Amino acid sequence: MSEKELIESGDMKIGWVRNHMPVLSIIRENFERDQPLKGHKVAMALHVEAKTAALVETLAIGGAEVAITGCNPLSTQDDVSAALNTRDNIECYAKYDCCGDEYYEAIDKVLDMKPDITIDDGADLIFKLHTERQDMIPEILGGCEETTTGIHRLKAMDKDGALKMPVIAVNDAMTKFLFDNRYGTGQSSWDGIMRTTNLLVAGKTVVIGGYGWCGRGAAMRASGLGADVIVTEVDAIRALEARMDGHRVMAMTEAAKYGDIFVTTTGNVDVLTRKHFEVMKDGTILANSGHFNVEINLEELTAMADTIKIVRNNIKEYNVGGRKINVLADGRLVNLAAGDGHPAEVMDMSFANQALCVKHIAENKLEAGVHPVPRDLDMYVAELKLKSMGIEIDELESHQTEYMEGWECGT
Ligand SMILES: NC(=O)c1ccc[n+]([C@@H]2O[C@H](COP(=O)([O-])OP(=O)(O)OC[C@H]3O[C@@H](n4cnc5c(N)ncnc54)[C@H](O)[C@@H]3O)[C@@H](O)[C@H]2O)c1
Ligand SMILES: N[C@@H](CCSC[C@H]1O[C@@H](n2cnc3c(=O)[nH]cnc32)[C@H](O)[C@@H]1O)C(=O)O
Repeated sequence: MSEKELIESGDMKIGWVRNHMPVLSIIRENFERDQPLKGHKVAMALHVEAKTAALVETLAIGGAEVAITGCNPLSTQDDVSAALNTRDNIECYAKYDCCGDEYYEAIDKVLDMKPDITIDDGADLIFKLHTERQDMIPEILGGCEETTTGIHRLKAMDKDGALKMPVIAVNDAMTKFLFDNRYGTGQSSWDGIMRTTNLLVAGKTVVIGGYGWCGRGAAMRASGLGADVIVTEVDAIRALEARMDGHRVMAMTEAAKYGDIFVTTTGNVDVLTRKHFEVMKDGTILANSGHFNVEINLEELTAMADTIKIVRNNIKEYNVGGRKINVLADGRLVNLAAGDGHPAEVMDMSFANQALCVKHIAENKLEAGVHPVPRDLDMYVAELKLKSMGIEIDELESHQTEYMEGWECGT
């Protein structure tokens, strides 16, 4: 594609999702009017695709100067990146399938703008700031973190006294994880798997690694598509919940023998390793929808394989003693590296939280540490979303509030 065609294609994608992100659109209108980010510089490392572009535009329209790069080498869409680079006050450095060095160079370029606010998905910017670019930290008012594992990383830093700036845990907003991690990952993981393999899910045995918010969504949608679902867990309560939701539950060493399709959603390392690959069926499909490329141990699979070949776009076939094990998207997030990511209506809420939290950081002096999304912002996003869906709900009457708050007439 020529540069002009790339830009046109990116613009078209951004235009489409913008029309399906009503909450972010309202925030965008308010930002345009009030200019809450005037004079601020926002550095971002997020999946560079159309919904993210709608967030970037919102921040720039609100007065910020924005520099962005990717947070995963395989999730960048070059047409969206090209379109973003045509906008005023926006620089985008993300490139699809860049090598490790290029990936980290782009993070440096984003930080070169000397931001006072950061937005991360996986904490790469904040990690770089705390290791190689510590001199910049005093100028930083705060950061936002998009995902579960990023927040684990930041909380671990905080516990060690290593976190030197405030960060808002955007993932932990109710209007984020309840919808993005569950319904978003549930739908987009299967979209990625189905469009990449062109195979049927009905009648297959699907193994979901981890029954957190992402795992619940992926398991629920696999059931809906007609699969027999097995869940693996390390947490007894979540394992029980999976069983009561109607799924089979067993250890991965056992599940490995039965699965046709595996989807890891744990945020942990080594969920699938040599001992699992050894007993898998011929034709097994492996996908990760959790974090980075560490949930499926590809080093061990590579060492076991007699041959490795690309058999379809985004599918690598590892031939292990005559059995074919197919890995999608190099074990990176299947919904983004082999699909278009979450649906726009879901990212509408996630990114409304991001935009409001950036404004909150610009307007308040926060202490170093991990902060929750203020409850009123979370509720505001829910209320706007309901309104955009044409849904009205009841309001408590004063005597009902009194009843709920009292103890005298509780029985
Ligand atoms: N693909 C996406 O677009 C997307 C969206 C949201 C979150 N994420 C990422 O997905 C991961 C999970 O997020 P979440 O919000 O569901 O987290 P979560 O904490 O709610 O769930 C993770 C679950 O995995 C379980 N687990 C941990 N180690 C395990 C192991 N070895 N075997 C089996 N189960 C194990 C935990 O007990 C927990 O129940 C995170 O890395 C997050 O950053 C991805
Ligand atoms: N950067 C790491 C961390 C996991 S990304 C998981 C996050 O991606 C976000 N996400 C999912 N789909 C989209 C999308 O289409 N656009 C932008 N972000 C998305 C989602 O909010 C979730 O918290 C990695 O690439 O492995």
